[in-house]
Amino acid sequence: MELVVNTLAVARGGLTVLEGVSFVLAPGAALILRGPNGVGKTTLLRTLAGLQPAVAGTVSVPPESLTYAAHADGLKAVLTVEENLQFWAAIHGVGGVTEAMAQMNLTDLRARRAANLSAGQKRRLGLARLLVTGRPVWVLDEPTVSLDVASVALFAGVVRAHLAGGGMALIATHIDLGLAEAAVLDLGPYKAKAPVAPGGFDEAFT
Ligand SMILES: Nc1ncnc2c1ncn2[C@@H]1O[C@H](COP(=O)(O)OP(=O)(O)OP(=O)(O)O)[C@@H](O)[C@H]1O
Repeated sequence: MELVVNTLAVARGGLTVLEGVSFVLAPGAALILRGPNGVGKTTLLRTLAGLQPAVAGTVSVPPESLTYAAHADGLKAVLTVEENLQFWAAIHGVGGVTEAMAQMNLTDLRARRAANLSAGQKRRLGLARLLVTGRPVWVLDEPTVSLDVASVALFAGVVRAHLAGGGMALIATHIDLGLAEAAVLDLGPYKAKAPVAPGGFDEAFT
């Protein structure tokens, strides 16, 4: 299964922010999305994740093939680390909780409530959730926020293992994740043109 995005246009707050976005992601491949603040990276990822409709264009795979890690970690504060992962594993009908904790260096924190984790530990738990979804396409919005250098390297290894298993990853990030094998797509050229008043901008304001 390939992820084929074809001439996609996406909007936020009623305004089209990106248009004509096209790319193909093959099994085992990662794509890094780059672009300045506000260009529309989050909006594009939300659209691919099925959280909002596209303005135009097509996405070849259904949202059920994707799992989305947003800025917020979406943790259940009163549940422990292990219970959070068991919750997500049960929803997706897969196992692997013990392995997910080991991979994201959470085993020693397994009995701690999510509310009592540090910001970086919460982020590690939010990312461990990806491992218990069983979904092939990881859609990641600034996944390394709050992570220290060692945790960034740990997570890059987790992504690499996912790719080696035939998975795919689409990652919006401002930092270098160290995934040298990933392709990079600069979204700047896809910025939607500002709407022009009928008769031209100048005439409309004279
Ligand atoms: N809830 C909202 N309502 C209206 N407009 C919004 C909303 N959220 C974001 N925007 C606007 O939509 C545009 C795209 O925002 P988006 O968050 O997708 O950018 P981004 O590339 O992810 O930025 P960053 O690098 O800062 O995270 C921006 O101009 C932003 O101001």
